Amino acid sequence: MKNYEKYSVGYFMPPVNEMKWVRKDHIETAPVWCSVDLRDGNQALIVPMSLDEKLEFFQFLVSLGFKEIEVGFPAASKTEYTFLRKLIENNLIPDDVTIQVLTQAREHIIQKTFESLKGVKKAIVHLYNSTSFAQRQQVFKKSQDEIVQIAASGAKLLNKYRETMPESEISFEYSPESFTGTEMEFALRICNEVIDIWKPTPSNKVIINLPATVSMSMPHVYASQIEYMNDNLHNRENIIISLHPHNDRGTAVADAELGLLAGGDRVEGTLFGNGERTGNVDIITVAMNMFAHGVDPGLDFSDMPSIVERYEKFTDLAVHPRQPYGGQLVFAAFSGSHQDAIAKGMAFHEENNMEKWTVPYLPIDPHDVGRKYDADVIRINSQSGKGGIAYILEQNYGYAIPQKMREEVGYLVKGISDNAHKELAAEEIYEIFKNEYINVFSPVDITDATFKKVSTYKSDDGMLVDISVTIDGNEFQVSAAGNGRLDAVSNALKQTPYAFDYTFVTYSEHALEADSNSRACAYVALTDKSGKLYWGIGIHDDIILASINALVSALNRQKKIRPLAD
Ligand SMILES: CC(=O)SCCNC(=O)CCNC(=O)[C@H](O)C(C)(C)COP(=O)(O)OP(=O)(O)OC[C@H]1O[C@@H](n2cnc3c(N)ncnc32)[C@H](O)[C@@H]1OP(=O)(O)O
Ligand SMILES: CC(C)C(=O)C(=O)O
Ligand SMILES: [Mg+2]
Repeated sequence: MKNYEKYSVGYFMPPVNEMKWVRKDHIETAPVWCSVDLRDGNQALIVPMSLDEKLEFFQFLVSLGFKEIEVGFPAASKTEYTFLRKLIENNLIPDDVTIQVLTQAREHIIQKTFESLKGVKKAIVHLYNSTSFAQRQQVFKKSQDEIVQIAASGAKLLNKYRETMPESEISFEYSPESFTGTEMEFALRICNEVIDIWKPTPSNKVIINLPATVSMSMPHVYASQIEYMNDNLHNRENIIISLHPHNDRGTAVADAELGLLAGGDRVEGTLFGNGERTGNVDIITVAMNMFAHGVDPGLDFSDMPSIVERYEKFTDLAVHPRQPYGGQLVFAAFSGSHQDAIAKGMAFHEENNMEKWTVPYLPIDPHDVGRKYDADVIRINSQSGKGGIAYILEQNYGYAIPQKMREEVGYLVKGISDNAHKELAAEEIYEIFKNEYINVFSPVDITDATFKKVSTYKSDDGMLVDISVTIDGNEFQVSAAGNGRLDAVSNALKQTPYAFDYTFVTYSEHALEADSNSRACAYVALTDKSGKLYWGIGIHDDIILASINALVSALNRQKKIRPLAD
């Protein structure tokens, strides 16, 4: 027998033929979110959180906007119990937040759970027992009737203990644990038995939580199971259907989303999907997926870098760099064509004042989760292209590199990244760019220049220049005329014994607003007889001197790449 032959589907399709959820294409309103980080998440940590960590995490969850938080399993340990007491006795639960506690259907555990809740204003008591075929057969070794009996007696005990706490607003939740491995008719029967005992009303609704305790099927099967329950639960208008998907098959988010289409009103999950085995559903992804469809999820994930940092500190788990919305690399574009499209898309959005976000390759605006375009989006390595590199230089340092120069700069920078086999930070890219092109004064350096304006009867734009220039360590004094200062300097340089061989191809300039003192930035491209281009950039407070610096830088680049004959 082959290894895979020992597996078969362990789930049960509901007895219906047509599924209505299929006809819906997106979630229109946010569900009620319940964080189970402090219970399901905490019970899956190598070292569960300490009391202080749980307290801090609780406040962190409140700050993100959670209104329902499962704070623990108070009968499980002293820390769990004391934590709950601390929350209640120190009045640490905001009025608009309801805490939830988990209990098995065993009297001493239920009793301890209610004891831990003394003095609470509002709470949800969450009762569970396993219902799946496998658990009935192997763990509990009980018939369906006997399993219903566990749930029913637990439900009755909850009624009994609630009566001892009239000062508190206690509501109930029931989970047929291992729901996805349960025959659907049986899951429905046991939930309805509990509902009939609790008798929900509009002012005291009951939560029926349908967990994919272990994810066993493709998401459409889970959705169909939810729809079946949604259509057949007793007293449906007073029931809140809750989804609790785990991620064994990597489909917890899909389970939650399709489950919401199928009638779910509430989602239990955790930040970044921490939880048993492969985890619970990642609430951040489900919520941000809604956000990306233009629906307010009612949770605040606008400062993702700090959320990641705090989560990692509390759980001692790392957020994967590719984790949707939260990972360090999820907006990063290293590859040239992606960078080019993003840079153009962003420019298009700015120029056209676009109301709706449609930038290619970025499903949401990284700013909406506290990420920065320069540090988090356009990242440079050997896969990058001219568009991305030009974007970095413009965004960070203010250089609007001429289109014709971009390709050369692109190949230069990515070549260095390729050789060094590493990503280049913006500062490193700028260093390369600066050393190659900006105010390069060696081996040619104009050390002095005196201009004299020449006016003739017909025109007054002639210029005479006397320059002192050092070339390869030799000093020359030369003079020339031109139709402007740059032209005069260029002509003077050609008078030196070096007989520079070039023609001007292009010139452009812009103000450099990198700091409060705006300086002039000039770009010059020269070409030699072979047609090869040499670029230089000049920076100066004075635009004319910036252009002369650009000329000298371009000459030096020509000399560096192709040394001139003396
Ligand atoms: C899918 C989930 O996440 S479910 C929640 C799981 N979380 C936890 O279990 C963490 C907290 N749990 C604990 O600290 C402990 O298990 C306690 C305190 C709740 C109970 O402790 P113990 O009684 O010492 O141990 P244990 O949980 O192994 O008890 C197993 C017994 O409970 C029964 N049982 C298990 N779950 C339930 C339930 N939900 N309702 C009723 N009985 C149950 C078992 O059948 C078994 O019965 P047996 O003694 O007749 O064989
Ligand atoms: C207690 C239940 C709801 C649970 O965590 C699960 O089934 O996964
Ligand atoms: Mg769970």
